Amino acid sequence: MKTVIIATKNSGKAKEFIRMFKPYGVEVKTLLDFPEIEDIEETGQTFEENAVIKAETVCKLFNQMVIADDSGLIVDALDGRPGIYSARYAGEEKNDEANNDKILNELKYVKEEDRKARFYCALAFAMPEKDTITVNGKCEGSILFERRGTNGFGYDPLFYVTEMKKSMAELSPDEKNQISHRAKALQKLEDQLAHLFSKEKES
Ligand SMILES: O=c1[nH]c(=O)c2ncn([C@@H]3O[C@H](COP(=O)(O)OP(=O)(O)OP(=O)(O)O)[C@@H](O)[C@H]3O)c2[nH]1
Ligand SMILES: [Mg+2]
Repeated sequence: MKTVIIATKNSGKAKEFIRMFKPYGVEVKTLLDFPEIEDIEETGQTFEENAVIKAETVCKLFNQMVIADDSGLIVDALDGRPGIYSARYAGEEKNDEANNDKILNELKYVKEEDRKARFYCALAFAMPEKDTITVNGKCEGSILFERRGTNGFGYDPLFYVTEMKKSMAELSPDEKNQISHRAKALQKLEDQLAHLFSKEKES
């Protein structure tokens, strides 16, 4: 069975990737399986740059194929913030509750029609001796006035998914994996790498 390493320490992302890869018959490992690996500094200016930094760093360490995800929430009324700083928006400790409180506070006086937002995900696929591939996916929605739902992670309880008429945290894991920014990006990767990841080729 092929193994792919997902270069993430985020347990929410890790769970989603493990579930999304089930039909492919690919073994998924994440950096949560390798706690000795130190945090990789995200010094890029874009989601794509950060995804490439994470994927290529881990690919060099393991000498095998690696996918990295750099993602975040883009809020129009906040000029695109928190963007690439989504994980640490309320401080270095990466606290989801504090991040959500900060967004709610900043949008306190912003009307419903002006609360448009989207999740963005860049995936980088790195392989030894090959050029790294990047793809992206988006999910459109708006920021609620209070938390709704308990599934998912991060900003999911505050993110109303236009297409589903529910908050991201009210979706089941399978529903989120049909429509999320991450799922859309992974679908594009699958389209480009059909020879490596194909649902027919389970083994
Ligand atoms: O509600 C959410 N649903 C999502 O589906 C989602 N995807 C991303 N995010 C937010 O964006 C940050 C990523 O930052 P990020 O890509 O640097 O990841 P991270 O630092 O958490 O882990 P790593 O993968 O770098 O190890 C995360 O922490 C979250 O705050 C999401 N929030
Ligand atoms: Mg990060």
